[in-house]
Amino acid sequence: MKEQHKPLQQYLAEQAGRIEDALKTAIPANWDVPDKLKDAMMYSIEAGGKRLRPVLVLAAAEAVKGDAQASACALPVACAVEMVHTYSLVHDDLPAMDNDDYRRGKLTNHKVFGEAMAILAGDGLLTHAFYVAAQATRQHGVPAETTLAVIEDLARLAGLPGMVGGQAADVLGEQGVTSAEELRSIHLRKTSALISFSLVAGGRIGGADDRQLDALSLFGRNIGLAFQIQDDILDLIGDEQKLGKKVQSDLRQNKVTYPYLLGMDESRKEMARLTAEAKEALARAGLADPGRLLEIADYLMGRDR
Ligand SMILES: CC(C)=CCC/C(C)=C/COP(=O)(O)OP(=O)(O)O
Ligand SMILES: C=C(C)CCOP(=O)(O)OP(=O)(O)O
Repeated sequence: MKEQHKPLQQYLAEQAGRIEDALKTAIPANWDVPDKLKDAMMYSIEAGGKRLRPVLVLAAAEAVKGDAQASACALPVACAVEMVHTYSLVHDDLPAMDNDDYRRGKLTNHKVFGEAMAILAGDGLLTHAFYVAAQATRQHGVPAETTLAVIEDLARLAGLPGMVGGQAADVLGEQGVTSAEELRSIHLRKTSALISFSLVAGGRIGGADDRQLDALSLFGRNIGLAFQIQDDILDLIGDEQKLGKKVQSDLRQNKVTYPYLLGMDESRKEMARLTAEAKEALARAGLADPGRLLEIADYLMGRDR
């Protein structure tokens, strides 16, 4: 039976398992690092989460090649994006930002390790991610040119015109956002950029051409926006146990969200529209096997955590 034909839940669980195994050994054991810092970093990494972004790296590499084995050399980059994402959550939860107490079903990093160590754990995850990404070439034979392009994309899309810039716009805008256009611009940077990165990085490692990379990027932008709208909806009506974080956090902070601006029905319609547009772009890209990515797009729309 071809790998692609496994049920989606089994596929997601197996990919998450591969990523989690690799993350366990991401910090070289012979480095002189304070135990407390390592513990704080690994606490948030091992707390779980859906591992969406790293799974997208692996799934995109497989989709381009049409081969389930194609993702082995993408594993370092998958780990790197999960480290960047986890740092962003650790910092997002800090008292100076969202001031949240629970994340991934556990107390937030600063609640357990204190604010100074949580900030440093985030810093450690972010910087170490680039070391880990470089291992795609060092240990897995990915051409240096490809890894360079991936690292450049990561610095850009997790950085100033991407996630960091988007988070800054979010913090600065907070109650002042009045249009869906403004909100879309924030979400594109804060959330979509890293999701789009994941797909393009997997595509690059799988050997995608420019047209396919553009399609993967557009697919990522749109499912990223849909993902953030669903996150905002779940913040209003989701189940705390399943989500592993407190609901109504946006309301407590008076955050302007899609459901707040457009209402629940319009938000759901927008999600469906974005997902359909994403799938169309991908289906036209001539990937060897886009099926799994198309399936993930549908799954994300119906997710409850
Ligand atoms: C540079 C930094 C710190 C970036 C954070 C980016 C980010 C997507 C945070 C979570 O968003 P959210 O607050 O909408 O989600 P949640 O509901 O999970 O807190
Ligand atoms: C961008 C958003 C909405 C922050 C949470 O991301 P995830 O919902 O992917 O968080 P984890 O599963 O990784 O914990």
